[in-house]
Amino acid sequence: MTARTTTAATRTGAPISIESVSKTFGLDSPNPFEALKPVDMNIKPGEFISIVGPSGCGKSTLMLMVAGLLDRTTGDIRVGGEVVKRPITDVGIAFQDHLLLEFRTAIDNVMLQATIRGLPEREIRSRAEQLFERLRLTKAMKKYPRQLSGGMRQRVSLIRTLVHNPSVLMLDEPFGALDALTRLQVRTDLEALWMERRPTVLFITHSVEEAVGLSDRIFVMSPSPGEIVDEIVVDLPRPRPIALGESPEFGKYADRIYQHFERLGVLHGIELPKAQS
Ligand SMILES: Nc1ncnc2c1ncn2[C@@H]1O[C@H](COP(=O)(O)OP(=O)(O)OP(=O)(O)O)[C@@H](O)[C@H]1O
Repeated sequence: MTARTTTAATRTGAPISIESVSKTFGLDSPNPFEALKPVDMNIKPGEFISIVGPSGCGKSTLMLMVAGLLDRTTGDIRVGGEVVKRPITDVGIAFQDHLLLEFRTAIDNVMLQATIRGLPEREIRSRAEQLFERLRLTKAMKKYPRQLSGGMRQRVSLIRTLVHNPSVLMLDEPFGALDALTRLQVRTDLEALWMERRPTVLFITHSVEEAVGLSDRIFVMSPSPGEIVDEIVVDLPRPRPIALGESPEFGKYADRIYQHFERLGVLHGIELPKAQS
C-alpha cells in the first residue's frame, strides 16, 4: 500500500474490512498453535472500535495482521479499500510501552515521524507544537524522556502516533502502565484528539470502562483461541464524562461485557454490577 498524498488537513479515517481472518502459529511445526479463529469485522471510516478480551485471546495478533506486520493464515484484510499485503504506512501505532528514544528530546522523538516518513519537516513541527500545547505539554517539549513522568511520556508517544495525521490509529493497551488518574486524563485527551480529525481507531484494552468510555462499537473476544462473541454499539453522547462509570447507561454496557466474561469462565465468583434501568 502506498502512503496517501492528501494533506494532513483533508485526510479522514479509512474503512477497514476484515473477512474470515485467522491465525495459526507454527503451521509447519509438529505443534501448530491456533491463536485466532476466523474473525469478521467491518469498520466504518472514522469509527472508534475497541477490542476487549482476556489475556492471550489474540487481540494483538489481530492488530498486527491488520497493520500488515504479521501474515494471516486465512482471510482478507482491506484498509482504505486496499488489500493489506505488507506493512501499511498511513497508520499511527502505539503500544503499552511508550518506546521513546532516551537520547532524543520529546519533540525530537515526535519529529522522527517526519524523518522516517520523509514528510515536510516544517508542517510536521508546527502540528507537533500544536499537539504539545493541546495536551498541556509545551514545557516538556525539550526534555528527555527520563525527565518526564510516565503519563507525560505516554502522551508524547500519543503525539508521535498522531502527528502525521494518519487515517488509522492502532492502539494496543496504550494506557496499561499508567496510574488510574493519569489513565483518565490520557483517555480524555485521546477522545478529544480523535473527535477533531476522526481517524479510524482500533483500540485494544482489558478495561471495560475504557472501552465503553471511548468506543462507537466494542468487539468482545473469547479466551484463546479467540473469536468474536459479541459486537456492542455504544450509543452514548460525546464527549463522554470522566465519571461515566456511575451512569446507568454505562452499567448496561459494562454488565453485558462482564456477563460474557463470566459465561466464558474468564471471571469467577465476582458479584457483577447490576445494570440499572
Ligand atoms: N510469534 C508467535 N509464535 C507463537 N505463538 C504466538 C506468537 N505470537 C503470539 N502467540 C500466541 O498467540 C496467542 C495470542 O497472543 P496475543 O499477543 O495476540 O494475545 P493478546 O490477546 O493480545 O494478549 P494480551 O492481552 O496478554 O496482550 C498467545 O497464546 C500467544 O502466546
